[in-house]
Amino acid sequence: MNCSISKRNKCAHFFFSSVAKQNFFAHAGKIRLCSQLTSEQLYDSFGRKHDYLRISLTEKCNFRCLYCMPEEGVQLTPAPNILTSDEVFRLSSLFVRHFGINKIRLTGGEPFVRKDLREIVENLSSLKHYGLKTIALTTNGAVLKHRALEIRKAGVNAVNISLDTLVPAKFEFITRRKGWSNVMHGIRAALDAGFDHVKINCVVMKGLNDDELCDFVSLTEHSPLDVRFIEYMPFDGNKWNFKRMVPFIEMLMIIRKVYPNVEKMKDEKFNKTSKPYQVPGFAGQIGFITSMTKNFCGACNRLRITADGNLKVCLFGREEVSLRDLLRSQCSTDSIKSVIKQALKKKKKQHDGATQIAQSPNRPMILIGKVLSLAIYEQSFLLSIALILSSRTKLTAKRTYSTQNTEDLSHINPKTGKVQMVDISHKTATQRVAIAKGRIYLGTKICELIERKEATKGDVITTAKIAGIMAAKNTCSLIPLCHQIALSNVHIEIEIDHKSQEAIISARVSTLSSTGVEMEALTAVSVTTLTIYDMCKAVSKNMIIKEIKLQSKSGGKSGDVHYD
Ligand SMILES: Nc1nc2c(ncn2[C@@H]2O[C@H](COP(=O)(O)OP(=O)(O)OP(=O)(O)O)[C@@H](O)[C@H]2O)c(=O)[nH]1
Ligand SMILES: C[S@@+](CC[C@H](N)C(=O)[O-])C[C@H]1O[C@@H](n2cnc3c(N)ncnc32)[C@H](O)[C@@H]1O
Ligand code: SF4
Ligand code: SF4
Repeated sequence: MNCSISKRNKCAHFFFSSVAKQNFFAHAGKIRLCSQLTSEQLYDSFGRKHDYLRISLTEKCNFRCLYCMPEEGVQLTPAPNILTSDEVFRLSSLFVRHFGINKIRLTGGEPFVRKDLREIVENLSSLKHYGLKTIALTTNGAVLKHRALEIRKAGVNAVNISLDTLVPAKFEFITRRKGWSNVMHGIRAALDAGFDHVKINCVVMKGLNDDELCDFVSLTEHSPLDVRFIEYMPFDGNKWNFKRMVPFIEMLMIIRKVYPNVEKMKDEKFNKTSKPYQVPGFAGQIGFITSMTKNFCGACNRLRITADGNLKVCLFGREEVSLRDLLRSQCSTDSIKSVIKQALKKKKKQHDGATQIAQSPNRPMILIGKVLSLAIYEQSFLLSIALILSSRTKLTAKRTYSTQNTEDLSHINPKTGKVQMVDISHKTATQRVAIAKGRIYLGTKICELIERKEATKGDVITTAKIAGIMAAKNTCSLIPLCHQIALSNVHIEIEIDHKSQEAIISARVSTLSSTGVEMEALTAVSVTTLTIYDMCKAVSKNMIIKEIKLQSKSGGKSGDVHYD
């Protein structure tokens, strides 16, 4: 253990002049009568009340922290798919006014990268009339020295600032950017701006910054800072390795060697992320965020929205549902509320153990978009190990985010060569539509009989349409590897074209689901056509079923696609 006293004193001095001006911009005078609409609270199936919403404002960042983001950055979601400030407000408003969310944390990526950050905060501030108590922000602190006061005035109550080292050269290594002194000045600016809380987030990694724990503790001697030591967590592509993680108990032992009297504080709040400790007499406190060794899921009260508008009910969960798509397709508030409640009902009791988390794909911490396939995850994990082992060889792991090569046969497992049903549990539920078309040559006589509703078996058009709708609903029973999908609508059109003596059939199928409905649309057209054949075969068996094809599909990863 190596605690440098001189470094400790220097840093303690750095903050000594800071005076936390509590409630500097208290809104007390401005707040009008609280007109909260809330009649509903968000409970999951384990009775946990959810009143804390984390919103990621961007996937972009001006740093490239080793534990969070690959050096070359991540493939970004196209800008039009990121929530606009208006959408951030509308979703926040729904959560606050209808579900009693009382704390919103803005995070990212780096929230300050968004040019409209102040506008977003000002808009959210108006929700304080409806029961929102806290607007918090998590930042890397790079521009805080210039902007702390501005966002405090706009309505931010609390800031968490990431800082993993007190050694400038190490800072550059960890963040892959310069700027340690800017962050230090940013922390001081935050203390001076009078936020309710200023917390420091320090991700602890063995052999990198675990020798600085006591230096960080010393920052709390004269400043009302809350320094939280975070267990290094695995996310896609972040080179996580068991050997790099310092468990909470080990951190505490290291600190106790220098501060033997450090003591556990009484948790003033039940559902805090961090386990609070304090050196008696110190102005600030420390804490441990022990996601890996001692989860705090039992008291979880949080929901998150990714920058591209997906609701994620658990940090480590793979299920996501697109609230952005619901907003953009003008869904009613009640429909959106019901999707949120359904998603929350699926929240697990707790996240998997460390080993399972490390082995299952999740977004990189910075992202909120694409989920890596397990194969790609394994590939980047192996590359990571290679990087750690080989300090001399500089490897660059090129990331690719496509979940599969479109030329691959997704129903064949690439490892075993056997037929498989594709696992879609990690995919986002979005609004999806597929349209398929087909034709059947009937001849003049049948065309006329159908139009006059004189076919011997009855009304051909109505019967064929009903058959098509039923077929769409039963696709998963007919096609072996198809998923069961809850369809929102099946609409079938049948048009008689006298010139070509054909019936032209089109089926439009829609759903809110994690996978597309093209098979349902194609099945609907096929069975509609077969039913026409069956209804009319007494007249002539000379009918020809022609060209059943997918015309277009929208939603999901591939967006809108038309097939000619
Ligand atoms: N297991 C788990 N860890 C989380 C979650 N949210 C944040 N964390 C951890 O907490 C660290 C700090 O996150 P912050 O953005 O500062 O938020 P926070 O600590 O939850 O915020 P407050 O408790 O409101 O101060 C992250 O790096 C994660 O390690 C969560 O939902 N689950
Ligand atoms: C993703 S950042 C976004 C906000 C902002 N850019 C920042 O750095 O504070 C939010 C928090 O996640 C933490 N974090 C990122 N990757 C992590 C990991 N692998 N393990 C633990 N914490 C992580 C960061 O340290 C930071 O405190
Ligand atoms: S931890 Fe924050 S600052 Fe670092 S790369 Fe991730 S988003 Fe950027
Ligand atoms: S891992 Fe999931 S359940 Fe556990 S605290 Fe985090 S968000 Fe809540």
